[in-house]
Amino acid sequence: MKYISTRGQAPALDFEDVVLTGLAPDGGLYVPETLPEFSQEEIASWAGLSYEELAFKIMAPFVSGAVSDAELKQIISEAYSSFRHDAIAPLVQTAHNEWILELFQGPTLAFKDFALQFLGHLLDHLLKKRQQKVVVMGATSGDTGSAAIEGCRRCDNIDIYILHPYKRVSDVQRRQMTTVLEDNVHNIALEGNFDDCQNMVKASFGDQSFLPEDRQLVAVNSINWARIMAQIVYYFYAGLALGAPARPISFSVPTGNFGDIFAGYLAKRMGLPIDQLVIATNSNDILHRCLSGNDHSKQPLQHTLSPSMDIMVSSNFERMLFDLYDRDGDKIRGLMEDFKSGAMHLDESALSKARELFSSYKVDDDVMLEVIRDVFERTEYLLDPHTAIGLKAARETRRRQDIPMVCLATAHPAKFPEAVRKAGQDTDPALPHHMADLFQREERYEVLANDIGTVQSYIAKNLKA
Ligand SMILES: Cc1ncc(COP(=O)(O)O)c(C=O)c1O
Ligand SMILES: N[C@@H](CCOP(=O)(O)O)C(=O)O
Repeated sequence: MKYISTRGQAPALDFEDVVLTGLAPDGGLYVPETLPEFSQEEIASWAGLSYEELAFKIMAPFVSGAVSDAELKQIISEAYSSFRHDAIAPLVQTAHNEWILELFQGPTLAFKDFALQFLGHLLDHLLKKRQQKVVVMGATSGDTGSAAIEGCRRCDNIDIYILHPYKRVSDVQRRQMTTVLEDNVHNIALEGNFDDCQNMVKASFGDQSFLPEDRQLVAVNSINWARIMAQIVYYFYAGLALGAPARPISFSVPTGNFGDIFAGYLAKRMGLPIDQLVIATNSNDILHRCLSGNDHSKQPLQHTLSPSMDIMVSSNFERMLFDLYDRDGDKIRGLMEDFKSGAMHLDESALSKARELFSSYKVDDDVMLEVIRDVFERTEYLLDPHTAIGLKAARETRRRQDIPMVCLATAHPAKFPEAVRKAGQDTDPALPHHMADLFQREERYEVLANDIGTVQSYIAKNLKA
């Protein structure tokens, strides 16, 4: 399997090299040259497989021999051994034909663990084999950071640097990152917002001259293809549990960087009969504006009670555009140039294809709080703010009541006590046992100016691995 850039001007890479990089040299994102497709019979034969067994079936064609089958199985088994629920991704019913897919049973309580536990073990395996040291650089609006740190903290060949927006993540999210004191783990609180963090990471991939010659950057954000690949699995897992492929399934996905829902779109192309894919946004609604009114323009970033989705520049939308424009890299380069100056407009054909594939809906803080309150009153199930946005969007856009609607629960409510209290809870949701002393742990992080030179010299100076 080869991987090509969405901007059409970078050499194709194999799986191992695509995992050990981030952005393509032409600024694009890597995607598989062709997608594996599974027949309905094959998908039906997977009913009853464990999460780990299914993960192997789905990921093996992408890995295409870069690690042996036995090694891949071992990496998968290690990745999901840290989850707190035997089902790995359990389903909970909230209403008739409406389900919550709990993706927060991993060590850092967000869906990011699905891909980042896997990626951490995969990187460890590849780097040991190659006897190579790398620098991991990532941007986080709160959840990717801790999941990436948890995935990489024990890898001797990795120095990991995570940039989070200073004072813009919840206290739980910050402490999940900054209380990890291994000396290869470095937390930077950037005086800027998430988009600034993400821009800095992307720009650093373009010019890595700040690193010693024997080091290269590796991404842990969803620009890394392995992230997306691992996230495809839970769409199949939920689908099979609810009767696919004999029965179609719909999904609602709280969306920011478009990685999670892009994985859902790929699951559909690979053969899972998905009826609706709902893009649920908070007030940072660029994707909803694009779908509903062809307005893909940058607006000032708003700080909401669902901070992990406070994202304006949605990286993986570029991967989607690549398909909407029949994989024409020249077109994508043009669109991304337009967007750099403030806005891009999709042509009619691309827009109508996007509207066939996705529904979209925006939920502001007040409505989100009302949803948490209402669902708790009816069912005693406590949603996190991101999940509540997904549930509301599902209810507002749903076309068919007879098709199961699965709402992705992307985080545990204990990560967002402020929102939960505002929704009427008088006690904070309890952190799981392994995090019970989080607020007593020592913290370590560096506050840095929103300046790429400052950040890059901090990275170069502090390499440990
Ligand atoms: C809790 C939570 N929900 C939803 C999202 C949005 O997911 P994506 O960026 O893949 O669209 C994120 C961050 O990415 C998140 O941390
Ligand atoms: N919401 C994310 C933002 C980064 O997204 P990613 O999926 O590209 O890593 C976060 O919590 O950090």
